[in-house]
Amino acid sequence: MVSTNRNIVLIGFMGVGKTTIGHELATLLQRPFIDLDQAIEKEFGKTILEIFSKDGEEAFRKKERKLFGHIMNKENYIVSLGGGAFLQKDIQRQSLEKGEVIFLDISFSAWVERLPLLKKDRPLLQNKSHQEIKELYHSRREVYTNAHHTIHTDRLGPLQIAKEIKKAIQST
Ligand SMILES: Nc1ncnc2c1ncn2[C@@H]1O[C@H](COP(=O)(O)OP(=O)(O)O)[C@@H](O)[C@H]1O
Ligand SMILES: O=C(O)C1=C[C@@H](OP(=O)(O)O)[C@@H](O)[C@H](O)C1
Ligand SMILES: [Mg+2]
Repeated sequence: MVSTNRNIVLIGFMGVGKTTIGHELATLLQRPFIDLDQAIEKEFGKTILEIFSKDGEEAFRKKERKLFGHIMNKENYIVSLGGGAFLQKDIQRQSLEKGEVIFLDISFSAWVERLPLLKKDRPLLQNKSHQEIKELYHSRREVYTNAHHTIHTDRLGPLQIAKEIKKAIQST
C-alpha cells in the first residue's frame, strides 16, 4: 500500500522511459496518469516537433510551466515530465515541495542503444553530434540527482521499474 497522496513525478533524460513507466505505474497503483508532453501537444493541437519548429522552444517551456502548475494543484496523480522540464527552476521547486520526485537513471551506454528509436521525434537530439548529446546527458543528470529517489533502470523492463518505484515510495 502506498500511503502518500502526493503526485508522483517521474524525471530523467529523454528516452529513459518516463512516459512508458508512468503508464505502468499508474496501472500498478491504480492512480490517474498525466504525461506533461501529451498535455502540451493537446493544448497546442500540434506535435512536440511542430511546436519546437513553429512556435519555438520558449513557447513550449512557458506552456510546460503553466500546465505543470495546474497539475500540481491536484493530488494522487502519476506525472511523467519531459526531459527538460525539471531543469526549469519553478518546476523543480514545485515538484520537490509538493510531489514525490523519482529520477529514472540510465547509464549513457545503455541509453545510446536506444538512441535510434528516439531521434525522429525529439527535437533536441536532432542536429547534435554524439559528443554534444553526451555532454547534455551528463549536465542534466547532475540536476536530476536532486530528486527524492533514484531508480537505476539498466536491464529492467517497465513493470520491474514500476515495482521498484513502488518499493522506494513505501520505504519513506
Ligand atoms: N525499461 C525499458 N526497457 C527498454 N525499452 C524501454 C524501456 N522503457 C521505455 N523503453 C522504450 O524507450 C523508448 C522511449 O520511451 P519513453 O517512455 O517515450 O521515454 P521518455 O518518456 O523518458 O522519453 C520507447 O521506444 C520505449 O518503448
Ligand atoms: O529533454 C527535453 O528537453 C525534451 C524532452 C522531451 O520529452 P521526453 O523526455 O519524454 O522525450 C520533450 O519534452 C521535448 O522534446 C524536450
Ligand atoms: Mg515522455
